[in-house]
Amino acid sequence: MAEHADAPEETPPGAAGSPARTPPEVDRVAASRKAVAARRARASLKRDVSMRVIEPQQLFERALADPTSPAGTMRVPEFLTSLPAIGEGKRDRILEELSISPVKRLGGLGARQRAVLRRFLDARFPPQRARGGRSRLVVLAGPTAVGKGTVAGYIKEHHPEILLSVSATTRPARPGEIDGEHYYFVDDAEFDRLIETDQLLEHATVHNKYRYGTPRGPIEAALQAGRTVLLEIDLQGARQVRAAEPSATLVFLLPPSWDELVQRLVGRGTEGAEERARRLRTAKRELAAQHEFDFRVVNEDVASAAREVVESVQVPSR
Ligand SMILES: Nc1ncnc2c1ncn2[C@@H]1O[C@H](COP(=O)(O)OP(=O)(O)OP(=O)(O)O)[C@@H](O)[C@H]1O
Ligand SMILES: Nc1nc2c(ncn2[C@@H]2O[C@H](COP(=O)(O)O)[C@@H](O)[C@H]2O)c(=O)[nH]1
Repeated sequence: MAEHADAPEETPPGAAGSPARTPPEVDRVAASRKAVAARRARASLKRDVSMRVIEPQQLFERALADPTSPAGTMRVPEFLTSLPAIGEGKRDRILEELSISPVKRLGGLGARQRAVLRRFLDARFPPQRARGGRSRLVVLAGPTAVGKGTVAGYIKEHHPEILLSVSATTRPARPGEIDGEHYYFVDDAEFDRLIETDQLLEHATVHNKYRYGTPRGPIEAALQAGRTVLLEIDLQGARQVRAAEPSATLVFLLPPSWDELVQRLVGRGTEGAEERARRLRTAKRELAAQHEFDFRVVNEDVASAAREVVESVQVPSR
């Protein structure tokens, strides 16, 4: 039989239709809890792929590595509809083109099916390539609360040779923030003056609220002195820097999962519910633009993420 003409998945022992024993109540409760946990884990993974926190290829490789994992037990149609821009109609056409039955789970695909699905994913979501000839001007961007400030702070502490740019902003200082160290806190008139006198390399209104900008002078001086310069800015700023300085190295910081991102934002406790919702809407748009960057770094652990960011300037183009 051709591989795509999959038989329905085997009925597990003891399932409806088989003459096996009825499990005791305690087993059934445990089994039902396990099933709920597995469904939740799969839903969370699908959210990560649809929010582009993880690449479809990563989920697929996890499924192949462990067919009993949440990724491995995900049905292929569920996986496909979690991918950006694939609805139910497109999903069915893809399944037919790839000759994969809708009852199949990712972890249970045969060799031919794995190969065609991998080819499909690589064509639709091409692996990222860093551009050549990149400079020591490093832009670190990423969604709200992913840990850009934390990673940048770690780099500042452990790599005094790197200049961490201090931005100007019209946002009021948070408790503990120091003028000139965390930001230059300025009013709208002063921010306008900085723009008019061409003192900002880039500037943007972030989360539709306050204005932020990167002072040009200290960066030019540090680059001329041969130092690496790190800008921790938003997506609009990253695009402006790339337009002004095409050789800049662009690094996108990712959370380990969407749920973790939300937890970090809530856990930081610096924004109310309305502002958090606003920031998460921006986060979704920013995550969708990560392919514009040279590198993607997952901030699971601050020290490792910081190391990857620092090393990005040394990584040769692929
Ligand atoms: N690797 C990590 N593991 C766990 N928590 C982290 C990690 N990195 C940062 N955090 C925490 O996540 C929260 C958000 O971090 P941070 O303020 O640095 O984010 P950000 O990307 O600069 O946010 P924003 O863009 O909104 O200013 C903080 O409470 C920080 O302590
Ligand atoms: N375009 C720019 N974005 C900047 C700059 N400095 C910081 N930022 C970004 O703003 C948000 C919000 O920061 P917060 O301190 O209010 O939480 C965050 O994404 C920063 O990366 C800048 O100079 N230009």
